[in-house]
Amino acid sequence: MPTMTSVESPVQLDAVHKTYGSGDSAVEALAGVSVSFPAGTFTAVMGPSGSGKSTLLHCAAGLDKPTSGRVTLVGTDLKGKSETKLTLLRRDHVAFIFQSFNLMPALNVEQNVTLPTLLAGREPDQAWVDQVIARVGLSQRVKHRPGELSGGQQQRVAIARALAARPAVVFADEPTGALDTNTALEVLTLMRELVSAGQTIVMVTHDPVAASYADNVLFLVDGRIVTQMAAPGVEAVAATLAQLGAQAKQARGQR
Ligand SMILES: Nc1ncnc2c1ncn2[C@@H]1O[C@H](COP(=O)(O)OP(=O)(O)OP(=O)(O)O)[C@@H](O)[C@H]1O
Repeated sequence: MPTMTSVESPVQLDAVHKTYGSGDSAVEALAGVSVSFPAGTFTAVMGPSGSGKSTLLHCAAGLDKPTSGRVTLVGTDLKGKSETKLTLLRRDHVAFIFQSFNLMPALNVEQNVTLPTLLAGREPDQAWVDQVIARVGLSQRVKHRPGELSGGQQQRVAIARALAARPAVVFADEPTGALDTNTALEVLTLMRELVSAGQTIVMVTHDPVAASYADNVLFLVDGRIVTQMAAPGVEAVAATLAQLGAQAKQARGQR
């Protein structure tokens, strides 16, 4: 099974709406999002709390179903696909770096990192696995189990695991949130290298420094993409976020 795909935009959303609940308690988390993430690009998704960032990521990855609209992942329209089909699609093409690490407690660092590759029926590339583990600073911990690691170290295992199988698409939700500054920058640099090699990364972050490593930033407010920024600089991202946060607060005050 090839780990890369020739699909030009491996992730595409067309007029995606997502409403949680119904009636008076309905929450429109995504209010018509259309966006495509071209192969070999690194996109950051930012916006005030509750603006729909995680929902966008979950719908794009087929972990959550849109109420309406279309999601296409590595050339496959996700509509009507069975859980089994979605699982296989993700297993072969997608990796996740989420806030909850989902590491296997009985496996050591190296075994956790190579598990997705083995589950996909492929032989891990040991040199690459060693390199990825070294880049996240865990070479001295390869035989340790998650329970013997700090929260930040566990996050780094999750990142190494996501990168080791060289998936076409990496979805990351605050991947550097629990890391110290140096490790965070090392991880972001590694993510940039993956993008240069053709992988596509979609990352939710609140951190303008992390966003500055992306090619493009999408800003969400109330489930809509309100603006985008190419070649984002830290200051410009922070200023836009502050402005959107103030607008969102003002709008809430008026409701
Ligand atoms: N399972 C759910 N059931 C009901 N409402 C939900 C559910 N998940 C999310 N929401 C609501 O949908 C909206 C968008 O949530 P989402 O988690 O996507 O926002 P976010 O931008 O990722 O927020 P944060 O930055 O705080 O993590 C919020 O109003 C949230 O309360």
